[in-house]
Amino acid sequence: MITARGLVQTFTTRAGKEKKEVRAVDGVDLDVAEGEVVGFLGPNGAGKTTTLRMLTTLLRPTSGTATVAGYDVVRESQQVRRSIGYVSQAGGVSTSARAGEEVMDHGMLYGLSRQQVETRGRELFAQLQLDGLWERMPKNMSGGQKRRLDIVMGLIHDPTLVFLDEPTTGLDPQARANLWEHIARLRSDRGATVFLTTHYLDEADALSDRIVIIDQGRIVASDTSDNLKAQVSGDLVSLEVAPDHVGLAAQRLGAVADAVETDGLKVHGRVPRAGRVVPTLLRELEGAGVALESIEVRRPTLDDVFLTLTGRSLRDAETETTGPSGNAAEPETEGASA
Ligand SMILES: Nc1ncnc2c1ncn2[C@@H]1O[C@H](COP(=O)(O)OP(=O)(O)OP(=O)(O)O)[C@@H](O)[C@H]1O
Repeated sequence: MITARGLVQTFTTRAGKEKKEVRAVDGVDLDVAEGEVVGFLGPNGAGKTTTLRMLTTLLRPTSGTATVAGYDVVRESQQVRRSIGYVSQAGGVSTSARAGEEVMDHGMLYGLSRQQVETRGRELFAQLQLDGLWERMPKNMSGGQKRRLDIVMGLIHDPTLVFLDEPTTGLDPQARANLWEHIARLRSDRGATVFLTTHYLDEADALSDRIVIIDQGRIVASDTSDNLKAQVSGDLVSLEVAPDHVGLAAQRLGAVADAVETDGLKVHGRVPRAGRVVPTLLRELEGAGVALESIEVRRPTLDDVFLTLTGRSLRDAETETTGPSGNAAEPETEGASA
């Protein structure tokens, strides 16, 4: 459904008088099969949206090639656009018209008749729990309702391939969980292929058959969540001990664990299989007279995967990219649009 080879996108940015070239996407290869749900995960500024904009024909690649739904993104951009649904990060809904009118206009742009759009639009409103909101102005909807309306717009022409750019950013936990259900149903009920970007680890984990991780414009991993986690060396064991016992606890943990670190009264280390190691460790600690306040065992997370692959945690990577103010470099040029 999606194939990309060596996709590159460079932008020119200006900081004061100085011009700087940003290689936002730096040689991306991708293969997404029909019916797959792929989570495209990476910190802020990693190149997720830029990749998505190239795949959806909104941005012409600086170099490299891509086919989407069997069509070349540069030479056959119209066919690509007709074959896909795209829900952008900002959402495509204007605030001045009623929700139903927006949907009608949008569907008719795809060449559907008024009757076809209305039937399909109302069906999607019911499926996405927007019943009764056809006449409502989007500005008077909740964040979750607005985001679901964006998704209606992306699905109005019944695409079999759907691109979602950070579908749940800014939503409260309940609205996120609700949207996750709808996204999961795109595949289970409609057999759609879904390519979604996110910087939420739990979202990538919950929704995706396969996770592709991008960092600084390059793909650093692509596999199922379980396989990625299996690459991380072991479960994290964290001990909290009385003030005088930190050194002793670190020594005992060090006998069975790798990468032992202390942090205040806490001692952390990685063990291959916590279930096997922890009972013995507890006996050892007791035997050594260590006053244990708490013990916590955590299975590897996708953040551990990112850390293992890049040497940085996702959160640190985000701070690096966006700086303390949270603003990325001021964009100047847009690259040539297709
Ligand atoms: N139009 C533009 N002009 C200049 N630089 C840009 C432009 N668009 C993106 N960039 C830069 O390219 C890099 C990748 O940005 P992109 O938006 O693709 O990242 P992202 O992974 O989608 O991030 P986020 O999670 O914050 O949306 C960043 O350094 C960004 O500042």
